[in-house]
Amino acid sequence: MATSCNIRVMCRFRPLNEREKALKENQTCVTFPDETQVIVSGQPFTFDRVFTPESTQKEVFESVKDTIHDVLLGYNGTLLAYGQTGSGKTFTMGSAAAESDYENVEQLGIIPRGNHLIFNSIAEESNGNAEFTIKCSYLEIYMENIQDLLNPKNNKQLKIRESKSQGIYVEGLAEEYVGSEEDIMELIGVGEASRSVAKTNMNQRSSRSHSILIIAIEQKSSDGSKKRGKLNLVDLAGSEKVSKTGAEGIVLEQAKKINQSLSLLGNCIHALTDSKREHIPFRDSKLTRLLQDSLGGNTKTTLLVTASPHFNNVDETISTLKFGARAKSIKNNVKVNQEKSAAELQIIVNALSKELSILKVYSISLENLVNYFKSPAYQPGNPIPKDLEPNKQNLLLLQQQSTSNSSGGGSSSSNVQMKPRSTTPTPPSSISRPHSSASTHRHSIAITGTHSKEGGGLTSSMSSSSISSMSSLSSSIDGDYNSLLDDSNGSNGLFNPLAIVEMSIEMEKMKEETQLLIDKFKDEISEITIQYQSTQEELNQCRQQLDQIKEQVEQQRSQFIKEQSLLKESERNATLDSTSKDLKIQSLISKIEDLRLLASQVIQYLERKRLSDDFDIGILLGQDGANGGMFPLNSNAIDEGTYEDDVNIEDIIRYLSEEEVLSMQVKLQLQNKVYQLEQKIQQLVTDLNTTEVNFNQSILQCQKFESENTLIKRKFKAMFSSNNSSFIDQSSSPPSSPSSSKLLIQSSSNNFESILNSSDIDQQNDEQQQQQQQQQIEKDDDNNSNNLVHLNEDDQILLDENSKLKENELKLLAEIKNIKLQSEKSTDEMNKWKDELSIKSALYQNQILNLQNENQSLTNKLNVEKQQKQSSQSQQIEFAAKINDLIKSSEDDKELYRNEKNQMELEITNLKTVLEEMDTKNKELQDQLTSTQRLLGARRVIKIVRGGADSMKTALATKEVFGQFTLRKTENSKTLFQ
Ligand SMILES: Nc1ncnc2c1ncn2[C@@H]1O[C@H](COP(=O)(O)OP(=O)(O)OP(=O)(O)O)[C@@H](O)[C@H]1O
Repeated sequence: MATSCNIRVMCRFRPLNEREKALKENQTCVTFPDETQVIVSGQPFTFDRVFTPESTQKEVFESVKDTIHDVLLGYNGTLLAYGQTGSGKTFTMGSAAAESDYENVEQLGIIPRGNHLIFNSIAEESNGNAEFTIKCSYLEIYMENIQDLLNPKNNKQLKIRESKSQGIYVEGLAEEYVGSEEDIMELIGVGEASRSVAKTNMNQRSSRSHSILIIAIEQKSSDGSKKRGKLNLVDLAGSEKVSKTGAEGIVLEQAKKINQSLSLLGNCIHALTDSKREHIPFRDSKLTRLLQDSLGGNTKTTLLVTASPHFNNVDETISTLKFGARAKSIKNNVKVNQEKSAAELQIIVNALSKELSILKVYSISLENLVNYFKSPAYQPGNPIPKDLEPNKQNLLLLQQQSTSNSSGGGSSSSNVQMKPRSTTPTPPSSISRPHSSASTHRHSIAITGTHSKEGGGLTSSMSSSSISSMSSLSSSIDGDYNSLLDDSNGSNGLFNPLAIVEMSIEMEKMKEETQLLIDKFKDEISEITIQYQSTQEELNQCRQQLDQIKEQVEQQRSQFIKEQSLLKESERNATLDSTSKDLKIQSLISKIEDLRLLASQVIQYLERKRLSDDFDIGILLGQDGANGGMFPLNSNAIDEGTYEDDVNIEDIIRYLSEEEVLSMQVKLQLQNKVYQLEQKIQQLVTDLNTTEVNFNQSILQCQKFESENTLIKRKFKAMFSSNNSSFIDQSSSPPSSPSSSKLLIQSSSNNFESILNSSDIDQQNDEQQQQQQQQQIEKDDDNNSNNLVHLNEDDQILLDENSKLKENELKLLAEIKNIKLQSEKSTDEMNKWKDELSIKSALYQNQILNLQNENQSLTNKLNVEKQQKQSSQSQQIEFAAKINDLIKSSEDDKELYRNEKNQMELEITNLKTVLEEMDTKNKELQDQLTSTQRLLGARRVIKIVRGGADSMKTALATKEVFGQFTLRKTENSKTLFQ
């Protein structure tokens, strides 16, 4: 049975720390009138125990160790430390570190001392009769998340669950089996290594999370019965004023969460102590949900509030003490968590079935007798028929047993013989009293459903008092019967009304007890219903969470789709851009084509220049976009300005440089085109070279022609020298002397030489030749002076020819000079073109480089985008996996809740069945009672008829007890009541 007990609250003040001692106002604000009182700034507080700064760890432990003993007895126990940061919670609990961390063992806190006590007690108490299993779990609630300190790698979100057998528990939390106190301390060491602690102004090693160490002890007795106790050792994170702790960054975030969860704990304490409040907001935080059993549940809880005695912390101290004072009025309903052994259950079942047999025998015996009394065969004073004698014996025997039970016996068994009645079902031929002890029969009916932790199954037993009532009834019947047999006994043989009253009272008690049980069941059913409702609520919350998650997922999905469409859009734009680029490139290509055309025209021009005599007015053809046709251009039109206006390359380049995105392919195409252009330029250069070669050849030809001419000249000179004399006679002013003739020839010759000198023919050679010729002429003059007179007409003809040739020669020389000038000019132009082309080539190279750079940056951009896309895809996959996990876990939850719901429904159905059975039984009993009352009432009538006025009074008293009399008219009696 559950018993109610208040939460025990103790408070502890730590000594002043160095920081407080260093403060100017070095004073405390507390006084301790006695062991249970403390006065803070004039405000008194009373607790179960108050520990001063001088109190030792041992003293504190001695006051709380009952809880550990209780856990060993099968109760749940909680030791909970609450207080301002740096006030000594961890020090008091002793959860911070291993023994070695303390200066001496005197400083060990509750946890190590408790461990020692647990294992010592087990060693002392078990004596080999019981088998103990101890399991240990260690968790922290950090930033509203449960972390498994014994399995820190477990990254799953641990969830809090509730079940009939385990109460509130954390699903998936590691539970380590331990065999010694060292094992537990080792596990604490492991857990502490993962704890969240930080240095603040108030504490060098401040806990940034709430920690709970759970030690579950199960003991199995040799008879198979089990007891389970759970010890929760809770070290809460301290409440703090961030202005004092100087928390920043993550420590500030931690402080916010700590203060929030402590305030939610305060809300629960308030609600629990407010009689008007029905709902306790345990589900508002992980901490309160985990402490639900410890606050108003099935746990013996001791709250240790810790505080600083310094004036500087007076507000926090008063607030802490108020929290403790309020918690003091919380009532818990505690009971031993036990499971009956199979043997114990068997004993109960046996006892019940025996009880049932007795009841059946009793009922049949009674019914047989009553039937007999009712029957016309019954005549007062007649002896009871022999065949009914065993019925009377049975009732007498029950009476005897009842007497012996009430006088301390009760475990003896005896056989009751009964002769079965033909009209009634045959009772068992042999019955015995249950062997169970009196305590087994303590309660008239004790029912514990499978939901009850007191035991399993339905048990019912009849109390010794009910047996005694029945026995007294049988005795009364027997007495009555005897009195009926012996009519002379008069009032001595009367049916004992007191026994009837006693029986009725007993019946009433039974009824009450039954009613109590029914109420209890009803309570339990309503409790289960509440639990079911809360589970439903939880389920609904889960559903809501799931819906929220689904909504989030939907949002994420739509966001993703949006992003995808944006991406597609940008891809489309990029494609469009690349198309427009293509177009631009096409136009560029057409421009290049134009350029190529121009180059070919240049080649043609050069060709023409080479071939044409009147070359200086060359005709070129150029494209005229405005006219849509071709129009002639003179050579001056081929300058840079005209060309650039037409091709507009700079615009294209500018346009290209402004563009952000150009695909690789497009750029490659452009490169290709540029390459083609270069090829063309190369071709052009080659063509120009060919033209140059051709030109050189023509020069060579000219030279050849000149040399031929020279030969002719020589011939002519030779001819001239041979016919010198005739030449002189036929001149317009005939020379007066050979020397004058010689001068004429010489001047003519000099004239010719001067023309030759202006040409490109090697002048020196010519001069040498002329000197030689001159010498030859002088020589010839000397040799042929005699022949001069023989000049004839032929010579004159030769002279004419010679002058013609001379003319031709001059013409030729002028032409050569002209060609040479033209050649120089065309070479200049060609060089100019070459330069232009190389400048343009460099420009294109630059373009290519720029494009390559752009391409590189675009490729980088594309890679970044790709990476982003990939990461977003992987994020999406991750998210989808998470969602799947969540859906799966929620499905699991649903399944769990469904199972729990089914189980509860089953339990409710079972309980209803039990209730129905009890109702039926109750009805049966009431029917029995009513029939007995009727029977007794009828007999009483008979007695009243015989007994007169006194009996009448008794009858009236009896009527008050039983209500309506049953009247029966017999042959020898009168009807008294109509
Ligand atoms: N009763 C005491 N006697 C001696 N020293 C104490 C006592 N209580 C606390 N201390 C010391 O005060 C300091 C702070 O104590 P502790 O870490 O236990 O505080 P806390 O309440 O757990 O703080 P937080 O909430 O920040 O974790 C520690 O150095 C501890 O040793």
